[in-house]
Parts: sequence; structure tokens; C-alpha cells
Amino acid sequence: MTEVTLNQISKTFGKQTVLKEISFQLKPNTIYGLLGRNGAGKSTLLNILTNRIPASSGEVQIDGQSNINNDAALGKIYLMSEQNLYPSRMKVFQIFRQTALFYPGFDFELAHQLTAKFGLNENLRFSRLSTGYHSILKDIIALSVDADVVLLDEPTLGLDANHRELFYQELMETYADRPRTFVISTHLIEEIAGLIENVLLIKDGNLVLNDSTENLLARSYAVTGPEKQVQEYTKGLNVIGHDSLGKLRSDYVFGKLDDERILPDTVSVDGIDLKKLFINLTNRESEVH
Ligand SMILES: Nc1ncnc2c1ncn2[C@@H]1O[C@H](COP(=O)(O)OP(=O)(O)OP(=O)(O)O)[C@@H](O)[C@H]1O
Repeated sequence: MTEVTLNQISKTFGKQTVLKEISFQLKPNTIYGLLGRNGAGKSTLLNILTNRIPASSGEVQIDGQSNINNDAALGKIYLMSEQNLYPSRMKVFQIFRQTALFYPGFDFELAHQLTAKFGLNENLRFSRLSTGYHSILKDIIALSVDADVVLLDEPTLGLDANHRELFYQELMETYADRPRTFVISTHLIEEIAGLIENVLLIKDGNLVLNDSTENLLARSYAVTGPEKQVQEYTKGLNVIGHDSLGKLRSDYVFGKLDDERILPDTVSVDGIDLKKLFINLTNRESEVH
């Protein structure tokens, strides 16, 4: 089991501060969702974790050792990123062999099974693969390497619905066979909501949430009913957003409800799903408490 710790990681590009003193620890054998709006800094964070780009300050430790110029430590982590890092003339099977030079426990058998399931021809050159198959190849490698921590940056980019479903299925199967830590950065929250055990949410350069999906959903509510009664009921609570339909209104509340308040008959309180919670938490105005 590998422990990854980020201590006060900050990153600036010129005058822009993208990450502000981010600290967290990745728990072993857990599936994380790394969420945040476009440009929030998710890819930057994953690149810093794997030392592909340097942090401006702070440090990443892998099993207590710095990740800078440390091949032994970095061999415990694998980053599947949007970037295409392979020579265009290299064939799929050669890419597997090359990966095995860096990750000697690369599971060729699993990789072959997955290429068959996804219909990927191992004799094709990298440059001949479509956008979707670029992602599929990188996903197959990410599932087949023997790293304890696998970081997936937009793993379903360009995949059709069938292939996305197959990928999630295969991810869960390999996770059951060989538990390890996955960090999945994606915009398709609905699709991964059932998979992720812990949410990391970045907003305005800050890590505003690091909690289990279960805890987050347990303190998220939709209060629905006639506008006036709903607003009276939610006054002073942490309302992170709302929807209106005619005279009906839903206020989304994150955090504690007030048990002392009497709920009018016309107003109902229900749970909300992760996607709705995420959309409202990442609204410009909403505050996360
Ligand atoms: N090499 C770079 N030079 C300058 N600015 C950069 C560089 N890399 C990233 N940025 C900026 O840092 C910010 C965060 O980018 P990043 O790609 O990490 O976001 P993201 O959360 O992964 O976004 P998306 O969800 O759109 O992929 C953006 O404003 C981006 O323009």
C-alpha cells in the first residue's frame, strides 16, 4: 500500500495562482472523484503529483519520500493524462512493452483481454488510432500497470456510451481483483457517481471538499414547495442554489437543517444526487461550509 501526501501545494503560472496551499492525503484502496469546473486546476494537480510539472511551493510525498527526481517513488503512481506521450509510429503492442520497462509488473494478459473487449487492434500504430481509441489505449495501460495509485485525467474523453460503460465495468472488476487507489478527474459526474467513494472538489484554487460521497449526500437536501414557504423554511441555512418551476421552488441546502423548524405540509425535504450537489457547490456564488 502506498501513501501519497500533499503538503501545502501551490502553483502559479505567471500572475495566475491556480492552486493555493492544497493539502490532503490519498487513502489506500479508495476511488476518488477529483471534481472542479473547467480550468479549476485538476490536471495541474495531477501533473504535480507525478512530478511532470513542478509545484511553486509545497511538497508531494510518496511513502514519506519526495516525488522529485525519485523514480522508485514515482513508479508507485501512474498518470493517464489527456496528453499523448507516445511516438506516433509506435504500435499498440510496442507501447505495452515500453510501459512494462517502467512498470515491470505490467499485466500483459489483462491488457490483451481488454484490447479484445474494446476491439483495439494491437498492430495499429498510435498515429492511426481515433481520438476515442487514444483514450481506450491509455485506459487499458492505466488498468494494467502495477501501480498502487492510478490517476485518470478525463479517461472517457472521446469514448462512445458503450465504451464508457465497458470502461467503468472493467475498472470496477480490476479494482475488486486488485484493490488500489484511483483518482478520476472527469466532467461526467453522473456516470462516476456510483463508483466514487471520496470526493475532492477544487474551487478557485482551493480544495473546498475532501469527504466521502456518503457523508456529502447525507448532508445535502432539496427543500421543495411554494416559493414563499420554502424561502421561509430555508432562511439562514446554507442554501447553495435553487431551481424554480412556475410558483414551485427547490432550495438546495448543504449542511445541517434546523430540527427546531416546523416543516409546512406543502413543503418536502428530499436528498439530492451528486451531480446536482456538484453543480450547485461550484456555482460562482455558493459557499461551501
Ligand atoms: N503550462 C501552463 N501555462 C500557463 N497556464 C497554464 C498552464 N497549464 C495550465 N494553465 C492554466 O491553469 C489553469 C488550470 O488548468 P488545468 O488544466 O489544471 O484545469 P482543469 O481543472 O484540468 O481544467 P479542465 O477541466 O478544463 O480540463 C487554467 O487557467 C490554465 O489555463
